[in-house]
Amino acid sequence: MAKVFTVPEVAMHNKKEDLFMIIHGKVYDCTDFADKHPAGHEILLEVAGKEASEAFEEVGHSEDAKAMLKDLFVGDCIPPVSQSNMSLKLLRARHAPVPNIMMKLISDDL
Ligand code: HEM
Repeated sequence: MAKVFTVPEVAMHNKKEDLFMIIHGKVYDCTDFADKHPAGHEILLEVAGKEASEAFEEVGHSEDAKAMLKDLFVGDCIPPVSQSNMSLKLLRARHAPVPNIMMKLISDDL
């Protein structure tokens, strides 16, 4: 199963020597790729540790660029706390047990 990251966890990887980003809910480790990025590593640093879907799409990256993502994938990102709390309310409304991952999110938020 893919590793699951929270947004604050990804945010810690915000340096050239430790560079993650989130694109469409997936987390990519671009540390080694940064120096190979055709437009340079500086531009990747701007979105290091952050949500980068819009930046990635705006460039109009080629299919080759999109295919490269597969090798950089390290896990899935669960939504920011506000959205998760909404999901939690929905779960409670259905009397479903709260999954452990949600409990972790809530305790992280305290
Ligand atoms: C892991 C994610 C990324 C991969 C694998 C990737 C890959 C590539 C590749 C292969 C190219 C060459 C052109 C192409 O094939 O489309 C490229 C160009 C470029 N990328 Fe990325 N890229 C990534 C993320 C980003 C992000 C987040 C930004 C912006 C913040 C960005 C900005 C650019 C720019 C400005 C170019 C030059 C476009 C041009 O010359 O027309 N890239 N990238």
